[in-house]
Amino acid sequence: MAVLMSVVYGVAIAWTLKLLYAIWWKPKAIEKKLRKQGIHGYPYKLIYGNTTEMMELAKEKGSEPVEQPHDIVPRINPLLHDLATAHKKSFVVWYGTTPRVAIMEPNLIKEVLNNKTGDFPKPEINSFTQLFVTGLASYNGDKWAKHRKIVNPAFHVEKLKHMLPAFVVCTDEMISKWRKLVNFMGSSEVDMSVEFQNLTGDVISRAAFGSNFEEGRLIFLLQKEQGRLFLQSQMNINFPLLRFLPTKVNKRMKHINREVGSLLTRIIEKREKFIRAGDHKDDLLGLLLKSNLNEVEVNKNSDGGMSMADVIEECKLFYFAGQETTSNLLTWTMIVLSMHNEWQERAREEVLQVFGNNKPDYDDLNRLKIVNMILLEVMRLYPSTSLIRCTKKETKLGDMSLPAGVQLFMPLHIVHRDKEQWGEDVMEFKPERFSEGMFKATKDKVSYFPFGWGPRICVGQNFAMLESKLAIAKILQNFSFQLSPTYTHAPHAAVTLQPRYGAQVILHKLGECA
Ligand code: HEM
Repeated sequence: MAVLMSVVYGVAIAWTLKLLYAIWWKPKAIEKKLRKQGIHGYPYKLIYGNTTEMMELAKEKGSEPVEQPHDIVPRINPLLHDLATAHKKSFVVWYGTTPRVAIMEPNLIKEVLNNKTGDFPKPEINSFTQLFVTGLASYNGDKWAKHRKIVNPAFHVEKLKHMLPAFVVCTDEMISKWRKLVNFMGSSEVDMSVEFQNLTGDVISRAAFGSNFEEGRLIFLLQKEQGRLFLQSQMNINFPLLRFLPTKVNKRMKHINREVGSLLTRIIEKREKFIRAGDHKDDLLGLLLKSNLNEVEVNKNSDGGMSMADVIEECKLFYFAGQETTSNLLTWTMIVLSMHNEWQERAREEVLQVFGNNKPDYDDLNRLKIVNMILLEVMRLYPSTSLIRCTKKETKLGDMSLPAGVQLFMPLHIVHRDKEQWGEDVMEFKPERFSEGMFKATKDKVSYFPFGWGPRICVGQNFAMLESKLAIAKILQNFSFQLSPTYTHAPHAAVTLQPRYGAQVILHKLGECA
C-alpha cells in the first residue's frame, strides 16, 4: 500500500511540475528572452495571457465612434493598436500561454514568408480544427509541397477561363433576383454580406463540382454550419476540456464531418470512374483528380498522389479558404463604393465603356483597370485576416533570436496602414495608389500582401479576383447604390473581418437588365 501511495504521490508531483512548467516557467522564460531583445508587450498572466485585457479593451473601445471611417484598428483590436503605436518594429501579445510576436517590418515579413527551409512553419492545428478543415493551408514540409504541386494546376489562369461560365451563371442569378426586388419600387435595401455569402458559396459549388453542383451546395451548407459550431466551440476558453466531451455541439460536428466525408467520397468515386473512362471535366475537382492521377503515374506508385481522405480535405478547404474571404472582399467593396460615390461613378463609366450592356468575357474583365485598383485598395484597408507562422527551435530573424514555441504574426491591417510605407494619407481610400500595379504602390516591399507572399501565396487569388471583378462589374452595370440609414460602420474581426451589424445597401434600378 505504502509503495502504491508513494507512486501515486510521485506521479501527482511530476504532473504538477509539468503543468507549472507549461503555464508559468516556460512563458516567463520566453518573456524574459524577448524583453532582453527589446520585444515588449503586456506582461504574461497565468493561463489566460493577455486575453482578458484584449476582451475588456475591445468592449470599452469597440463602441467608440471613429473619426475616420477607414481607421479601423483602434476599433477591431485596441490592444494591438496601442502596442503597435508604442513599439513600431515588433511587440509580443500572449494568447493564453502562447506568445505571439508581431512582425511589422517589410524585410522581416519577407524573410519569414519567403523562407523555404522550414524555419517558420504554420502552427499545428488542434484535433478539433481537424474536424472542421485541414488541407494544403495547414500542412508543412513534404506533405505541403506534394499537395501544392497537385493543387496548383487546377487554379492555372487558362483553366479559370473555362470556369468563367459557372461564375456568370451564379452572378446572373443574383442580379436577376435583385432586379425583381427593385422592379416594384425602383429601389430596395439588401444586406450585401448575406447575398455575397450565398453567391461565393454557389460559385465554389459550381466551379468545384460542375454537374454535381446541387451536392456541392449541400456540402457548402453543412460546412457553413460546421464553421459556426467550430467558432462556438472555440469560445469555451474557460473550459478547454469541454472540447473532448460528448456534448451536443461536439456530436453534431462529428456527424457533419462524417456526412460531408461520405457526400464527397460519392462524388469523387464517380468522377474517378469517368476520368479513367476518358471523360474529363474542367472543374476544380476534375482538374485536381487529373493532376493527382498524373502524379501517381509519374511516380509509378500511389504514394506520389493524394489519398481519398486527402482529396476530401482539399475540397473542404476550397469552401473554407475561398468562400468567406471573397464574400468579405465583395461586401467591403460595396460599402466603400457607397461611401465614395465618385469612385462608384468612375468604375461604372469604365464598365460601360468596356462592356456596354453586353456579357463580360475573360479578356474584358482583365481590361477593368479602375475596378482592379478599387479591389486592391479595399483589400489594403479591409484585409481578410492576418498571417501566422511559428518557431520549432531557437531561430534567428533579422537581429532577433526567437526562442522555440513562439508564434509570429504579421498583422495585415496594421502593416497596410504604416505611414512610413504608404504616406500621411494612409487612412484615405485612394485606389490611384495602385494605378501602376500592386508592386509599384509598395515600392516592391512586402508592405501589401492581402493574398500572402512567397511559396505559400494564396492558390486561389486569380480565382477570387476574377469572381469579384465579374460580380462588381455586373452590379455596376445594373444598379447604382448607397448606404442604407440602417447601416452602422462597425468592422469586426472574427475569423475574418466582417461588418458586425450587416452591410445594408440600397440598390437603385439602372436601365434594362444586362
Ligand atoms: C479575396 C479572397 C481571398 C483572400 C483575401 C485570400 C487570402 C489568402 C491568404 C492571405 C493566404 C495565405 C495564408 C498564409 O500564408 O498563412 C491564402 C492561402 C490560401 N488560399 Fe486564399 N484567399 C482568397 C481566396 C481564395 C480562394 C477563392 C481559394 C480557393 C478556391 C483560396 C484558397 C487558398 C488556399 C488553398 C491557400 C493555402 C495555400 C498554401 O498554404 O499553400 N483562397 N489565401
